[in-house]
Amino acid sequence: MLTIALSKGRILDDTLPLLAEAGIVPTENPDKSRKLIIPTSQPDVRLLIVRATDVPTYVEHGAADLGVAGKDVLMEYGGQGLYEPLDLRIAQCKLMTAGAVGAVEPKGRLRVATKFVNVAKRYYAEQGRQVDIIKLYGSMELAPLIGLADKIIDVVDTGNTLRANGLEPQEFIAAISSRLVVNKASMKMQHARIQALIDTLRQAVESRHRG
Ligand SMILES: Nc1ncnc2c1ncn2[C@@H]1O[C@H](COP(=O)(O)OP(=O)(O)OP(=O)(O)O)[C@@H](O)[C@H]1O
Ligand SMILES: O=P(O)(O)OC[C@H]1O[C@H](OP(=O)(O)OP(=O)(O)O)[C@H](O)[C@@H]1O
Repeated sequence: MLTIALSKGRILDDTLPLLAEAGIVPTENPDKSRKLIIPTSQPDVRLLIVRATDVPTYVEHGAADLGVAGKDVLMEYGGQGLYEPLDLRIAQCKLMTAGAVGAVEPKGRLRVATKFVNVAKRYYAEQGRQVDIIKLYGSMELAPLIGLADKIIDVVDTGNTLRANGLEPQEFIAAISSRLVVNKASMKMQHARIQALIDTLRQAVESRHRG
């Protein structure tokens, strides 16, 4: 059995067409189903529906052989516990700092609200800058508006969410897209099968971006 961990929403929506090119089609619509384990057209391939931030955990521990996770999530998760063989070039965005339009930097320590605590620590440590990091789980854009923080670190695509809240993108941290991740033991034990799937997905990604 090959088990693939995916999160509902944009990753699922963008990954299903790629899996279809490898002949893997869920037997029911995962967006509509309440099931968390979804069989596919291939009897020995199943999908696990998990939270986006949980994908690396399932794959590193071997509860899933493969998964699809945003580079932001992988940067935050850290470690060397996963193979990351393929950039699927889906769910593209940027990891940025952002703050209120026209705000001046505080004289004292900067307060940064984010769900990407490890990324934030690394980013400011590289700059030799002392900051207070405030962990949030969502609605980060609120923090500067309400005086909880001076800045946020979040993913930005169109910038609409920032604009709608009187914020502006500031420093670029990283280009983000979703990656195929593979459990290290699975890669050894089921090498031919997983490598064949990686090759098919790579061709699907390349043909999609060719013209
Ligand atoms: N607006 C966006 N445009 C393009 N890609 C995005 C955007 N927002 C997030 N992403 C990417 O898609 C991935 C999945 O995002 P999604 O919104 O589905 O989950 P989430 O809300 O981050 O996770 P959770 O379910 O744990 O709250 C993110 O990790 C990021 O890489
Ligand atoms: O720059 P933008 O295009 O506004 O995208 C950025 C927003 O997208 C993400 O949220 P969410 O997953 O809610 O995104 P969605 O609103 O696109 O579903 C992210 O947390 C930002 O708030």
